[in-house]
Amino acid sequence: PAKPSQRKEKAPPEVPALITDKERGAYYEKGRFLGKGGFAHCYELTNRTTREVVAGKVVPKTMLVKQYQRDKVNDYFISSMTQEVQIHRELSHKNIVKLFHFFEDSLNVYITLELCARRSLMELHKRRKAVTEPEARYFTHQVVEGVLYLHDLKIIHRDMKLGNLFLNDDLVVKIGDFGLATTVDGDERKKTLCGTPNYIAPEVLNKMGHSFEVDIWAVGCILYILLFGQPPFESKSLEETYSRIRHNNYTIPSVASQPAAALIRKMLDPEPTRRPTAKQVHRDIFFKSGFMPTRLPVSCLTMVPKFA
Ligand SMILES: COc1cc(C(=O)NC2CCN(C)CC2)ccc1Nc1cc2c(cn1)c(C)nn2-c1cc(Cl)cc(-c2ccccc2C(N)=O)c1
Repeated sequence: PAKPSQRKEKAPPEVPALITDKERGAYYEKGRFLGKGGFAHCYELTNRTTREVVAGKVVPKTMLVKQYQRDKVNDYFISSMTQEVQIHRELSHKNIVKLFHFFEDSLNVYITLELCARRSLMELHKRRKAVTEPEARYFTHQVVEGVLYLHDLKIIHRDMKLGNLFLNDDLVVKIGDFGLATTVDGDERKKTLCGTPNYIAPEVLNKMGHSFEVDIWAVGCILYILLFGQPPFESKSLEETYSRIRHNNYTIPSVASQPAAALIRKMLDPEPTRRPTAKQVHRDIFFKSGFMPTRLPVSCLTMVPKFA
């Protein structure tokens, strides 16, 4: 392993207190640090004129500048970032995070996005572990509506995970982070995936070519975690997890309702072509087999709700 002195720390970007989008003549006041993911740091930004508050992803240009030896990482990073923005900027749906603008100054590249003040399903999961079935229906149904919208546009997200399912103040779920997303031409099978999805499907591990079905697999993992409080293939090591995925080695706790167990089994089918499409999941009996709230109180972030 590299000695500390050699290790390339991802230094936090230098972010001016007042960020200027020269082209649009917009000015943003930098607010509090929200978190980081990959090369990006995220801050609350306030538009000086409209006072609108957005999530600002900041990527230092040092990550983008082509070093003289044509650093492979940078080439890949530039292309993947532009593809992320090219795909994300066209989208408009209540269950997809809105991408507003993409601009740069001398130091950084900035992406302004819809702020989701209640963070993501990951924080809710960490706090609540398993949630009630009505809550699992509520959240999963919204995720599926977002996935249905993407698949109808021939887009695969490829990195659906709790941390990318953001929550706004009304606990509406918004799919974000299109860093691994891609578009499908006709019925091609994608051969490569640079990056490691969290809930990786067997066909990606076995490099058999993959398509829309990888998002359905991930939704199966998400529903499983919401209902049972842990991932279906959770193990001590990544190798062990990958082995369990390859062998489709998971169990559904007996507490599961029959419709929930049946839907999870269909979405976690090792054979991609046997998995339901997003449309079929959206119509599944699981969403009609019990109470489905139309909204949730923010108290759900911390405690079991009492449904009247
Ligand atoms: C008020 O809204 C938020 C507050 C917080 C918050 O309270 N963070 C605290 C974490 C602990 N530290 C000590 C103090 C700050 C986090 C996210 C918010 N909202 C938000 C973030 C968004 C988006 C929309 N809304 C979009 C779109 N992308 N991101 C985004 C972007 C990047 Cl680069 C990282 C992360 C990120 C932040 C933390 C963990 C995980 C992640 C992750 N999912 O990557 C998230």
